[in-house]
This record gives sequence, structure tokens and C-alpha cells, in this order.
Amino acid sequence: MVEFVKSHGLGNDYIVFDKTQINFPLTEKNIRLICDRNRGVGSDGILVLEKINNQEFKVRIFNPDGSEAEKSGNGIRILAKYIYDYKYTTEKEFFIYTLGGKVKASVIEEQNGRAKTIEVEMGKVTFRSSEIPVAGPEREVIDEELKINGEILKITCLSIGNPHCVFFVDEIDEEKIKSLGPKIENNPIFPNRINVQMVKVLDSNKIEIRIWERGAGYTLASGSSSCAAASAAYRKGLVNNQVEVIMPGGTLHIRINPDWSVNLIGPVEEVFKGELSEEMLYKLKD
Ligand SMILES: N[C@@H](CCC[C@H](N)C(=O)O)C(=O)O
Repeated sequence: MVEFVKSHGLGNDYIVFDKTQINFPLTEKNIRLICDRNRGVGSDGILVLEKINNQEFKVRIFNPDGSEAEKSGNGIRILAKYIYDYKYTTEKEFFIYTLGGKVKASVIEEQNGRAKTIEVEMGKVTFRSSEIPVAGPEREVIDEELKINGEILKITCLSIGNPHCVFFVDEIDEEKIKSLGPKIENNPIFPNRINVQMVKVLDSNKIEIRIWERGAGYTLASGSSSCAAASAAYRKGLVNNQVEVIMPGGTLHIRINPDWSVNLIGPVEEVFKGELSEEMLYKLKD
């Protein structure tokens, strides 16, 4: 029997598995099938939890195209709720190891004994090209010109464990992020591909964004994208260090600390618990 929980952070949905229950290989084909919204459970990604002890956990984060991500802000918040709600820990604060570094998660609000709002210390932002990575000479990638579809975009790139490319606009245009997103994601200057954010600054504490996620496409919200968009805006002097990030799925709160570490706060909801069917498991083991 392979059980799972499906949850979302502002419409960015993930399936959580406990590593000890998984009896099929985590191949690209299998991840794609489980995330498929017609033939599988359907989600923006998969989280595989491993418990180390009462205060430390490990996670593997998969995108729906089968690739593995270093970090995910909503994924970590969803995992933290799962850890707390299903009593993998007795603590309200604990650590999670990701491929993109160690993060601290805190349950800051509960409802009926279940986590409702989670804060994550996401780690430090870097704008250095080799750390993102972005091809070319070593530099900070701030307001660089990138030609896409005959249009020159001014991009600011950074990593918060996973890579992001941010561009600023006067008006949000959904169609534009959907058409430029895949071209930027797969541009050869980004050897590991990249997550993309279109950002409109509303005032010194508020931005609105649209997201094209690496390996997932257009999503309603993204935690690491919110951190990236807020950090790029802060670096360019467009906002203060506390930023509300408005997305189609809802709002996340970001704080950028003096050492460029970033905190992310927002709600998480469980949608359902399930069990993969025998037929599905047969396919996954094939
Ligand atoms: N939805 C996420 C980001 C998930 C990983 C991303 N697609 C990547 O490949 O880096 C979030 O909430 O941060």
C-alpha cells in the first residue's frame, strides 16, 4: 500500500509521500505519470519525505516533468505541515535538508491541532552568475539584456537554492509570461534551465507577479519565486525589505534580512489523503 497526501500552498499543489512506503522507482516516467492531471493523481510536483530524527528531515522535490528541484518554498511549507500534522515531530520548529541547502520551518499558526501558517527560513540569495548558474564571465546578473522573441528584456537573476530569472513590467500580461516563460526557461545561457517571474511593483511593500516554473510551467503561486521577485526588487531599490507578493493563487509575505537570507510566510491546506491503486502501482513498477 502506498499512501499519499495532497496539499496546496495558494494553489501550488504537491503530493507528499513517505520514503519508507515507496516501492517503485522514482524515474522521470513515474513522476510524470503521478503528476499527470488526467492519468495520475495530478499536481505541480512531488515531495518525498525522509525522517532523520525528531528535529531533522530530508526532502526530495520533483517537478511534474520528472526533473528534480533543489528547493521549493511552497513544497517546504507543505512538507512542514505534513510533518507536524502527522506527528513525525513533537516540535513546532524543525530543519529540512534540501538539495539546495538546509532550511528551518516553523509552525506559526494552527487550527484544531493542525498547521495552518508556516514560516520558512529559505536561505541566502546570491546574484553571482556561477552560483545561479548563468553562462558567461563571473558577475552579478543585474539588469542584463536578454533578447527573446525579438524583444529585449532586462533580467535580474539569482539563486535561493534554485535558479530564478526576474524581469519587471509596467503592466502584468498573462499571455506574455506564458509565451516568454518556456523560451527563457530553456535559453542556453541557463545551463540548468531557470524559473521565471514577471514583476510589477505596486508600492514600496507590495509587488504583483506571474510565474513560469522550470519543469512545471505556469503555476498559480510559488514560494521560491516570491522570494526571488522580492529580492530582485529589493536589490534594485524598488521596495523595502518586507514585501507582500501577490499572485493569482494568493499572497505570500517575504522578509529580506541584512545578510540576504530570506523568510517566507503563508498558509497551507491539505486537500485529500489517498492510496495509489494496484493498477497504478503495476504501471509504476513496470
Ligand atoms: N513551486 C515551487 C518551486 C518548485 C521548484 C521549481 N519548479 C524548480 O525547478 O526550481 C516553490 O514554491 O518554490
